[in-house]
Amino acid sequence: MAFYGWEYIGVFEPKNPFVLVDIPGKGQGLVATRFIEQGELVLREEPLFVVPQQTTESPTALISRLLNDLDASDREAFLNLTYVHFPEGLDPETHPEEVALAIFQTNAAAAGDGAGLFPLFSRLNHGCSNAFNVVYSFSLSQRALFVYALKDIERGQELLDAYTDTKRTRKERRKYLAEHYGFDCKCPVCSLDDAASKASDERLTAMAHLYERLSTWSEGTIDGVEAIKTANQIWKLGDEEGYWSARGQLAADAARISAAHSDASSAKSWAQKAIEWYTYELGEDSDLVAETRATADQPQEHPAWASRETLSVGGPV
Ligand SMILES: C[S@@+](CC[C@H](N)C(=O)[O-])C[C@H]1O[C@@H](n2cnc3c(N)ncnc32)[C@H](O)[C@@H]1O
Repeated sequence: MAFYGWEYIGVFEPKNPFVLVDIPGKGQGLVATRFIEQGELVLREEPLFVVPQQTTESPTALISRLLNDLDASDREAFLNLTYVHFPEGLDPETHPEEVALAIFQTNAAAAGDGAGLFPLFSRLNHGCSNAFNVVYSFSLSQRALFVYALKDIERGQELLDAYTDTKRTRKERRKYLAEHYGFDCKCPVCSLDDAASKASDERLTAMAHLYERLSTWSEGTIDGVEAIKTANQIWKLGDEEGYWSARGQLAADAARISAAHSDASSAKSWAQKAIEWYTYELGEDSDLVAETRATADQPQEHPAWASRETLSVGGPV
């Protein structure tokens, strides 16, 4: 059965706005079955299990034990996942416990203090820079993972998240992804022609440098005005590149800088921007939205308020 030119494999639950399909060059992946609006909750998933950071058990024994505790359908969902980095010289047929560990290592996601295995989330492929269109977070209180649409996603478009920070050149990204994740990236940004790729590389590299510069405000290397100018430059480059990663955090940092310099009106407008982006990234009921709403309402109550010299730093442009 074909779906929008993709070969349909399964995992179609009406509540989920995507299906699992074959994606040439990437194994399988998730494709939208309808238009998904920026900020929409795409997936809520509970883990099959969570592995704590510290354990006395050997990794293979631990994963095998957790796998045995699952019911048959969950175990099957786990064993259907892909894996990389299998120990050289070992035969997967005769080393199922090593296969289970490799599956876990390839697919696990941060889940509070540990790493969790989420079979549907595991099917998301990676996209660099402007190619990724969903972001995930884990809620400790709900013990569930949430995936939100960072951008509008068209019906038939692949859902992609970012496995790592991609503010680096294509060559650097390719090397990093091959070494750490074991694949040659086939995302739309890595597939650009050379001229477009060079322009994208320049924007991403400039953004990385600007982020470094922004971070020097805390040690006093740049003042508040320069810091806010830098935040606005990052924002503008992000618009040009279509790279919208961590914008809630960027705006919240700018609100903190504004509050530190006792600039209430800039703190308010940056906090409002942070609320908007945290809502897309994490949902409107997230703790960070609530925290930032408090800054938008009463910037003087921000913990950093008046901790630096008084300055009019400027809001988002
Ligand atoms: C967590 S899994 C994602 C789902 C996987 N494609 C599947 O078939 O289940 C990670 C693996 O997907 C593939 N993959 C993910 N993103 C990719 C990309 N941008 N280009 C090529 N392969 C990718 C790689 O094989 C990688 O090891």
